[in-house]
Amino acid sequence: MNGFVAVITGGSVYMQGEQVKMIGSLGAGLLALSVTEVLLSLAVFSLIFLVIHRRRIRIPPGLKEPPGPSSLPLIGRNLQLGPNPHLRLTALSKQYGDIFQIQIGSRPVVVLSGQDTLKQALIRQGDAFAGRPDLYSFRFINEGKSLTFSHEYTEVWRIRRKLAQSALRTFATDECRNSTHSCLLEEHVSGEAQRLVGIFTELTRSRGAFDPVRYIVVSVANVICALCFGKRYAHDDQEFLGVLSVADEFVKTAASGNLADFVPILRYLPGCSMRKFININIQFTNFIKKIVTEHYNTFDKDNIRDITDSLIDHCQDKKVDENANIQISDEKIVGLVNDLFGAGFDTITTGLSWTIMYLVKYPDIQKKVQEEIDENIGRARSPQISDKLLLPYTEAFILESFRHSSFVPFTIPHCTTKDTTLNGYFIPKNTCVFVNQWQVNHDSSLWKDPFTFCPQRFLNPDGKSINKAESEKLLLFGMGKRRCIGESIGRIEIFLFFTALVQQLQFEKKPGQDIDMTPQYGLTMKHKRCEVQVVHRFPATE
Ligand code: HEM
Repeated sequence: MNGFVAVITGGSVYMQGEQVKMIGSLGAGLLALSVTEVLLSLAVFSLIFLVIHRRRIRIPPGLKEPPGPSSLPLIGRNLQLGPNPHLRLTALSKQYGDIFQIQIGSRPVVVLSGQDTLKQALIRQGDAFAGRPDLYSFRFINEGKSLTFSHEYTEVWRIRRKLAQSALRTFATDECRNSTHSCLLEEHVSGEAQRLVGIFTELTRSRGAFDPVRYIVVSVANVICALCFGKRYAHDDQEFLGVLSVADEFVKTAASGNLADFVPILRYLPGCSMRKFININIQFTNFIKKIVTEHYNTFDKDNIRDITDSLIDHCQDKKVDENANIQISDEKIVGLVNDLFGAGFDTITTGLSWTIMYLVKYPDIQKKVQEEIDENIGRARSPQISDKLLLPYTEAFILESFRHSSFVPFTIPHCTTKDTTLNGYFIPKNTCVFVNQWQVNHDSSLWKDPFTFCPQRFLNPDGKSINKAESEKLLLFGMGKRRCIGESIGRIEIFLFFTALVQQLQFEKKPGQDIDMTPQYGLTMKHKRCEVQVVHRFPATE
């Protein structure tokens, strides 16, 4: 019988065919061993590991450790999670309940599901569950100073979050006096959407069919660029396209359950994408730094142009929470634009492209959306935020696209900030927590036929308004202290882009091509790229 390779480094194991090598914490250098010896070593190791593991966590009397599947010692369970952790962890929640524990590498991870349990953890016990784990990949995002990903959960984090929220409000959704639009967000999205209609029409004319995501991403990124930096880029700007193209790689590595975050040796193996991840973060940060430097050089206190200017202004005025006497570096304040720009384009691009895929997949539903827009907005003017109430079916369609795709399957991983108890289970401080949004959106106790695409489910029986209770069950932006700060921008932007596109264009699949709606797992889940074509609903000759 052939042997196999087991490499153990600093508490991590890696196995492959043929020989046996043991390195690192065993301190033995490289040894060639027989299969029996390896199995014996593993058994001893497992025993030591389990003893240490049990000792480390002292469960207070009357409480229990969360249940969960037994795991391979040191490797944990991740190797068995497969390519779709959201499906695997949802299946495990059926077996073990809303709170269960898996071992990934040397780290226990608590997985939370179920609407009530999530409300209990993230809202009622919000403080205890509001941390972020110190994951290896997160250290490279925004040079470790990210509001979103860094481990820091302190007063500084709270002030930075408030600052980011206030800057977003001022430059996106606050009422706009010197514009024909209700706010700057509406103005920017309307402009970008009209350009997109022109591009899609021209691409269909010249090429027959095209990949919509390639163009949606530039239009959406231009909106957040306008808010953050007061500028936009052409659809063929190579530097901008280069920066935007990193999103796919980013969301794969930053997703819940990336094995390289939990098993250190995997970061150094050939084929591991961690080096690429580090490089794309450097590229992204350098792009932002260049724009921020331009802003410092041209800054005029009496003419605050955008979010970056307003953050520079905050630094210069030292307005930040003077009462609390908390010092925050200028870098950490102005660096917030990195978080906003990063979060502001991939999520919305992904959400909007899913809505286009569902339109193409369900032509009858597309027709109903068009009829509603024709009746209530007509052709003469662009859709506005205030039209939302007039378009309940359209709104229901967008909500159902959010629910059915659940394109943010897990929130960004959380971490407990103190020892806590949830539904009788003891969860120690610093435990990594995965929040399964996909499970809530497909829970058959909450939704009838959860796997059927049915916009109607979000409407009241008369079909004329959104059923508030149903729409509040949908979980895509997290909840509690870490809830997305761009939620209202995200919802408005997708609504405005979507209605402007559907008002003028009919989307169809490329003849002979089937659409593959299987989501590809990541922090945001994408559909497979495919080509579509459009028909202009009222061409210039009409
Ligand atoms: C459809 C669009 C969007 C979706 C589905 C979405 C979803 C999410 C989710 C699930 C989280 C994590 C919540 C948690 O960890 O519990 C999050 C966090 C965050 N989002 Fe969004 N987001 C969207 C758009 C935006 C936009 C447009 C911005 C800003 C311009 C933004 C900024 C942020 C920030 C800064 C955080 C981190 C909050 C924190 O850690 O305290 N998001 N978002």
